[in-house]
Amino acid sequence: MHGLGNNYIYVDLFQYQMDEASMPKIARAMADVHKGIGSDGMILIHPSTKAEVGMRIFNKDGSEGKSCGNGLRCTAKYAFENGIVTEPTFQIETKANIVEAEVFPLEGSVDQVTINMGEPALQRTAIPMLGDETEAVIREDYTIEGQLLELTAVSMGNPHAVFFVEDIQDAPLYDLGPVIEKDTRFPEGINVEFIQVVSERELHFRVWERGSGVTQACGTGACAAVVAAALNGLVSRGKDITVHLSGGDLVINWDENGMVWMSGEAKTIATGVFHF
Ligand SMILES: N[C@@H](CCC[C@H](N)C(=O)O)C(=O)O
Repeated sequence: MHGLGNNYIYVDLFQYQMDEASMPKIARAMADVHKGIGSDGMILIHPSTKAEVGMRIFNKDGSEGKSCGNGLRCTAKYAFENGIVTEPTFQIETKANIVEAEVFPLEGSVDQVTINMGEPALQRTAIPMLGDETEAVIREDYTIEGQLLELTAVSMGNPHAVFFVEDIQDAPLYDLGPVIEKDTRFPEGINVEFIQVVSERELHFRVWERGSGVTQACGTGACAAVVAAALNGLVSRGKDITVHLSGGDLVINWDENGMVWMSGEAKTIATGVFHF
């Protein structure tokens, strides 16, 4: 399935089993475009004792992430269409938190999903990012490869480094993305987003994802971008903000109660058997 071109191979662990030790290897094999299927990684949809459904995400390099916005919308679609849940609102457990999903079925099939992603974490230690201060990292001077940038850091259950640029076309995605991802100031690595503010209600977005590189979209990244833009006074809380990603649009709203809402598409590409 994919959400705005952020594509994962989903494995239904309500039906099948996969041993823990093989998960990173299988994720890498599936993601391989030449000898596998080709994807941004693998997502496991599994039974949970805390929610109706559980979700785990493995990046292209086999590393495990704690959350995935596009993956959550696709997991919600799959769970509803396959009878794992029967109500249109339900909870999904991730390694980061438990989120609320709402699907909008049309004759049994789901194209649009809204997720309440919960509250962002802003403290430096929650990102995590090294440094003495415990406060939020908002427009902090950040030097990398001799370039001085301004960093806003947001955790949406997974870590995001957000940088505002004048023109999204000139964002140093391929030059700085991989270097920032592995910067030792981020002990768990980081997802890197470049954002151009179009207006108070619209952002352009490009991402270098931890463990996967450039992808067409990142749901948690789009949430982090809107939170970062609000923290910098560039957009308002409680308003729908349209984020234009390479693969399409998401609507994100950081509400007055602190919750981040994400709405967008979820699509099936194919179903089948993977030979490993
Ligand atoms: N594409 C995702 C995020 C996937 C995990 C991320 N690369 C990480 O390691 O934190 C999304 O849609 O949020």
